[in-house]
Amino acid sequence: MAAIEVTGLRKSFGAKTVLDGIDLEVPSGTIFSLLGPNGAGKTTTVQILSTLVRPDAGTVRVGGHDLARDPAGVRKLIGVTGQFSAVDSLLTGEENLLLMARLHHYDKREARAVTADLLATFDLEDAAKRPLATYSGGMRRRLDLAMTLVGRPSIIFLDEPTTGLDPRSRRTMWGIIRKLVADGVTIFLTTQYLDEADELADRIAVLDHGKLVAQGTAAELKRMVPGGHVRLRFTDPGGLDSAARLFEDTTRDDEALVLRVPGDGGVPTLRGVLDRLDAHGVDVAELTVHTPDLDDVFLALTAAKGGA
Ligand SMILES: Nc1ncnc2c1ncn2[C@@H]1O[C@H](COP(=O)(O)OP(=O)(O)OP(=O)(O)O)[C@@H](O)[C@H]1O
Repeated sequence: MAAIEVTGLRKSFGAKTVLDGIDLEVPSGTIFSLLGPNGAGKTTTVQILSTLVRPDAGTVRVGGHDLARDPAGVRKLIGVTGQFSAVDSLLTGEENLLLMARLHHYDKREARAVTADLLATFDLEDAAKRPLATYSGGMRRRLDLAMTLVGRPSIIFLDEPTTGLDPRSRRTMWGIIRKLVADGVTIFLTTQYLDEADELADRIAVLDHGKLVAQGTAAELKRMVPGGHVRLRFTDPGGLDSAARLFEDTTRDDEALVLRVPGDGGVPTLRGVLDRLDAHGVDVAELTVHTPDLDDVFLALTAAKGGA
């Protein structure tokens, strides 16, 4: 079953069209990542899907509920993080969670149980009795997500969950996100980190100038752009010249004595390249393989038309 289904979604602010007909589908229990340059409309999309902003046109179903006809039904199923307004800096982490639990109508005993459980899950037990004002960025983000989970959402919108976190905190957050999905939760993630989408997302969509310019798995998107090559570096210009005559469609950098041979970087390709160089007595100083990454995809799909 699809957790999120969007057809023909449009939104303008005044004369500015932000979303110009978006179609997407997110299967239950998967991670979907929306990528796009600054101003592409990612936050607007999340705000629409989470009932905070009304679309101009299009149909949206979240957890089977029609967004226009049953926004309350949608709100019951979802959690949205990235809104630090939900937490009070003067209260401790534990007090914030207890407050949230009471807002969700847990009785006192249940509220204590769910709070203890979340503090343990998010590794916040030591910090539980400290005011939030003393928390690091990583701890705040963990608490923010813990607060969202109090309501047991089955679909969670994560708007840039790891922006500004150090590498270790990012990995901790990734682990938590993966565990949620393993437990059946659906995640709609926006991120400006392509490696994050690569690492986490089952499917990725690239938003640019109000349209989805590509959708697929990370591997599918990477196949859409050329850029895989074997990079050969030589010790002298003669070597570079000789090698350049042996292969087709190469690009060269005379200053760096580098030749790029298009190819997928697989073992047969590499063996073929080396055998050919050997057969012609050309020595190579260094060989590296470059496979396209999501950065290449992102730049190829969004850069040509200029930023927003
Ligand atoms: N309430 C509003 N009124 C007018 N324009 C708006 C409003 N909200 C968003 N916009 C405009 O819509 C465009 C998309 O904004 P949005 O915040 O959705 O982009 P984004 O992809 O999340 O960008 P970023 O990565 O910078 O957060 C921007 O040009 C923004 O200025």
